[in-house]
Amino acid sequence: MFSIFKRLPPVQTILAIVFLFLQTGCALYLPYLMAGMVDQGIMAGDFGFIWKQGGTMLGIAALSLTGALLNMYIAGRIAFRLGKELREEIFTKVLSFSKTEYDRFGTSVLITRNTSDVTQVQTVVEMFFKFLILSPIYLIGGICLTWKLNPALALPFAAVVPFMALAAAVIYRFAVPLYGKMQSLLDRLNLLFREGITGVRVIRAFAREEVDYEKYRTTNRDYTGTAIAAGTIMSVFVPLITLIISLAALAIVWIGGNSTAGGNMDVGAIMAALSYSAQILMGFGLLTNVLLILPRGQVSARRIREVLDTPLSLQDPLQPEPAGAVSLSFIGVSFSYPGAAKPALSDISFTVGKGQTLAIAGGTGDGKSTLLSLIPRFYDVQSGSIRIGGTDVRSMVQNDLRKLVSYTPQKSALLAGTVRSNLLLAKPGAGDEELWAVLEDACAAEFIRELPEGLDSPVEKGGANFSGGQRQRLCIARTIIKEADIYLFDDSFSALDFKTDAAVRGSLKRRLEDKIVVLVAQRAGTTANADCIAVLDKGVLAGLGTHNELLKNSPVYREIIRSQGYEEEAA
Ligand SMILES: Nc1ncnc2c1ncn2[C@@H]1O[C@H](COP(=O)(O)OP(=O)(O)OP(=O)(O)O)[C@@H](O)[C@H]1O
Repeated sequence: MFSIFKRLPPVQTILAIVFLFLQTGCALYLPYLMAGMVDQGIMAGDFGFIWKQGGTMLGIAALSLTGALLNMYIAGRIAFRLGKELREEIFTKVLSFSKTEYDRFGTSVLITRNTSDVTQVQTVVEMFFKFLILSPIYLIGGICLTWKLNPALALPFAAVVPFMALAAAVIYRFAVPLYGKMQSLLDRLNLLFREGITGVRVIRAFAREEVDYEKYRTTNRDYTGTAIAAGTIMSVFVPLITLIISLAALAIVWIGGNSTAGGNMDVGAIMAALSYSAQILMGFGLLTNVLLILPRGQVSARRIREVLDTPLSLQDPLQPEPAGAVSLSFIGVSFSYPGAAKPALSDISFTVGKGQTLAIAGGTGDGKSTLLSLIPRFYDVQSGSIRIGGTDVRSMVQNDLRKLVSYTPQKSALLAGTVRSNLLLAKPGAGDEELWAVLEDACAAEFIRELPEGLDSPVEKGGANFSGGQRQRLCIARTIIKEADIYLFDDSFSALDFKTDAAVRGSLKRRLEDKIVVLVAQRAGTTANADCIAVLDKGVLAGLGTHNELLKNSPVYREIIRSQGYEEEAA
């Protein structure tokens, strides 16, 4: 939490504290003035003094109000600005993450940290300026000023301080951990709720509604139970403290009454002491609130720091080397996912030249997507190297590397916006004619033309308003409109019918004839047309050659062709 406070703007922070002191100082001074008004003005019938004192009190009250308003305004500004900065910083940091860091956190955790955790920290900062400083001033100031009025009246307050300290300790010891637990249960509830919404079709398809509902219900029950336990502690201690302070007020009246009867004390002092008892009670109430919110803020601040302090596994080299893509080579490349027992790829070597197409074939989980994702450096290899035009990709500036490469992921990833905005992502400034040409090449022009808004037709998040095949075609269009040297397609044709697949492949051949193309292919029609095929078997290169060579020499390739019923298609 301290690291978060270090970020606050110093001038505004000091101003907020100064105005808070002004507010509380004036509020504390008012009962003191009132004591004088009662004893020297009302009791003595001195109207001149009453007017004078009344005017002073009005002025002090106005100052207190001004202090409170300015404090609230500045505290609010500081807190909301901090929230804005944290959200922006988290977003920027997350954008710089490689897939290793994304895999470590997961999407829903990152979303919770950028929303609810930032809000928690924001609330703590606001509460700090409004209440955390204010409550000790009310507590200590109230007792001191009562002492100044009459030491005998301060005795009941002094007597209740140990009880209040005990209550605060009990709340901190027992209620605060419960509030911390509530925070993590809330995270889990969010996660389950999000999974329930995003995976609703899968859940229904497998008739898992009951199981998932049970998981949610159990967590929800834990959350409610914890909230009730925390609430119970609070509901015992808060009234108890109110009772203790009320007893102190009663004691003040009793001591004051006796002293007044004996002629040793003035009525005004008793009235002021009673006002202080109300302020002390308020101070304690605010302190309790802060005690509860502070640990939640601490947890959230830690979770935010975890994201912001995550070291990036991919760094740009200090002395980057330029690269022109005349060839793409894998030289003895091995790679394991963090925490995985076995490497996803072992000792892979091959070279693809300009104007050539390399197809990657293999069974499920054999490492095809992994191989592709190493080229734009979504992950770094653990041994060996990937070279573009002879330069190790780790020696290039990441941005330069990504300009050389155009990539279609396995899962069609369209962004919310329009067809046009999705295509312009890859080539900003492209005109209508160019956009339609690329849609033609990707066999997407026909269905886009049928939409009333054409290129400006809306695209929902993830392309949810298009079919799987349409999404793939739009993604292919976005990949090929980018001017790059290396084009990567991860199983990008799987949802296309054979006719469309052949048509798209035909136009890719024309459009990308002088480029390097690497594609993960499931169909023999695709692999057969490639200049070279790399066959993967459990992360190992089990064959490298043309379709005909591999049919002759590679049992693994033959098996893939046979098992997937490719023989007739390939023939
Ligand atoms: N993010 C990840 N974290 C840990 N292991 C992973 C991750 N992604 C993939 N793997 C593992 O790495 C291996 C290779 O996965 P990869 O996705 O590259 O296979 P693939 O050949 O593309 O499979 P498919 O044809 O089903 O898409 C698999 O054993 C998989 O379980």
